[in-house]
Formats: sequence, C-alpha cells, structure tokens
Amino acid sequence: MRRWYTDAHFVLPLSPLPVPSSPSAMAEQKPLMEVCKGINGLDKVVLRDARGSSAEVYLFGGQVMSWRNYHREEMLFVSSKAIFKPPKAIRGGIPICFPQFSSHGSLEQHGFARNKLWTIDTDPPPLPSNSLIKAFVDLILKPTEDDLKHWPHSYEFRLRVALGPGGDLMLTSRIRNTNVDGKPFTFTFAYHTYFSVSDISEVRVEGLETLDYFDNLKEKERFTEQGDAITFESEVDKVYLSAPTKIAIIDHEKKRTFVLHKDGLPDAVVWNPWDRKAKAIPDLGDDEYKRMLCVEAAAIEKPITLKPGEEWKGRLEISAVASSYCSGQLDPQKVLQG
Ligand SMILES: O=P(O)(O)OC[C@H]1O[C@@H](O)[C@H](O)[C@@H](O)[C@@H]1O
Repeated sequence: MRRWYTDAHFVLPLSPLPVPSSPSAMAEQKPLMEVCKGINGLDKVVLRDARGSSAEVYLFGGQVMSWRNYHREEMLFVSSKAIFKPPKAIRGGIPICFPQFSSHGSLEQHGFARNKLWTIDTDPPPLPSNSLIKAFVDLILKPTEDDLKHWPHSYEFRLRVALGPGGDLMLTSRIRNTNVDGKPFTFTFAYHTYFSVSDISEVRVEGLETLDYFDNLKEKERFTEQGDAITFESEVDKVYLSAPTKIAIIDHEKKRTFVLHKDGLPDAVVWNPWDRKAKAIPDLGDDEYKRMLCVEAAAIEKPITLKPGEEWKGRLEISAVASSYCSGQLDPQKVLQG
C-alpha cells in the first residue's frame, strides 16, 4: 500500500517545483516525500528533490539506506548480504549508534536504536527553518515498557533526514531526557555512515592528520596520527578525538569527494574490516570491504549527559562533489561553492 502525504508538513512545496534541469530529473516529478514498502515489506520513506537526488530512510533503525545524486548514482554502501529482518541491524547505509557506541558500555554493541522500529513524527518541535529544504522527514524513537527494563531511561529521540538544495544529505538528531524520576542519563553516539567507494586502496581521508585516536585494534590504546592524509592498506578501526567539523573522503578512481560537516559531534570513527575480518562478518561479502569505508561522526570520548528536560543535538551534512578538488587544501566551503 502506498501512502502519499498531502499534509503541508510532508509534501512541500505549495508553489510549483522549479523546472528540472536535466532529462533524468524530468522523469522524477514524484512526491517530495513518500512512504512505501522497501525490502522484505519494511516501511521506508523516500525523499526526492526537484533535480532528481533522493534518499531512502527505513523506519526500522531510523536508518538511511540510500542516497543518490541527481545522476542517480548511489553514494552509500549496502552489503549484498545485508539482512533486512528485524531485529538484526542492517549492514549498510547510516545505522544510528545510540545510546552506546561499539562496546563502550554494558549494552549491546552500538546500542539499540539501530534495532528498533521508529515512527514518523507528524508534529516535531520546529528546527531552524531553511526555505531551500523541500524534502525531509522527521522520525521519532521512544522506549517501550520492555525497553525500559534494559535501559531504564525515558527519552525522545527525534531524527530529521533532509535533502539540501544541492542534493546534500542532512541528518539532525535531537535527544531529550524525559525521565520523570529526576535522573540524568549518559550516552555515546555515532552516525555509522557506510560510504560507497570505488576501491578502498584508491581512497584518502583528509582532516584527521595529527589527531589523537583510540585504536580499537590495540585495546583502545591512545596514539597520535601522522601528518599525512589517511590511506588504507589493512584493517582500520580508530576513534579520532576532537576531529575538525569538516572531513573529506577523496575517491581518486571515482573522481569524487565526500565532504562531511559535523556539529555537536566531536569525534570521528574510521572503520574498514579488510579481508580477514570481512570473511568473519556473515552479512558482508568477502570482497565487499574494498567498496566501503565507514567514516562516522560521533560523540564517544566525552559521553553526553542530559538532565531531565535537557536536549542534545548532533548534526551531519554530507555532500558529494567532483574531485577536481585540490588535494591537501581542505576547504570544503570552497569545494562546495566550487
Ligand atoms: O558489526 P557492527 O556491530 O555493525 O560493527 C561494525 C564496526 O563498527 C565500527 O564503528 C566499530 O568501530 C567496529 O569496532 C565495529 O566492528
């Protein structure tokens, strides 16, 4: 069954759409936001902009599973062996790690948000408005009685997924403590983004040079990164601390650069399982590590504590630009404009 939202909140704009600038975009005169069935009948929300960029968000996990540019090229990696069957988290896209990143605590790996069924929030508290954003959806996750047995805290987790004016993917998380027992709670968080890359050996990450990091492959010992951009020739699992707000992933073969802008998320995780670990992950193809790279905007080193009534916000914006981008000159503002 297809539901088309006609509520002004969901299907914007009320004025005519801008004229699409390419034939492929022309074919995409569909609703800006549509709820339909995805793989295995799971509900998903499809966002589209007037030029043909799109994003798909599964209610299971509140997980972005697709982000395409206006050439309809997929930017996110999804494993060919991904299991779309709750409560197993789906391998690919942008799983949300909350309220625990990795095994940094007593909860299940990466927390439970990625294993839960979220709902569409029809009446979210307003966010700063941006009239250029036409396609977006608000999701919400709240604990059930049963959930409270495992993590005894009441919260409202609101996630807005939006397509920006240039087809950028924008995620805003708002987490509010709604405990009535007066107790604060503490959490760690990550947007566990799986980027699609042509060949991991041809990829470089800029913006993390000289930073301190915890190496998950060496019992979370702390090291300092060298001065060079990061390249890949073996398994990597690092949490970079106090990373800059902008990070670039340069894919030489694809001639494409992803530019991440993060806000409220001081840390950045870089993960690629490489060949041996990939073989041990049942829902990842043996060779698929070559076509993926996780760079995760996160809050890990200093967990966030919220008192009742307090709210935390963490934002991630990702753009994909052609790599006429000049290596070593990480100024995504210039990249974006230019
Ligand atoms: O297999 P999962 O639970 O999705 O986790 C994948 C990886 O996620 C990364 O964020 C962690 O740093 C890794 O340690 C972990 O292996």
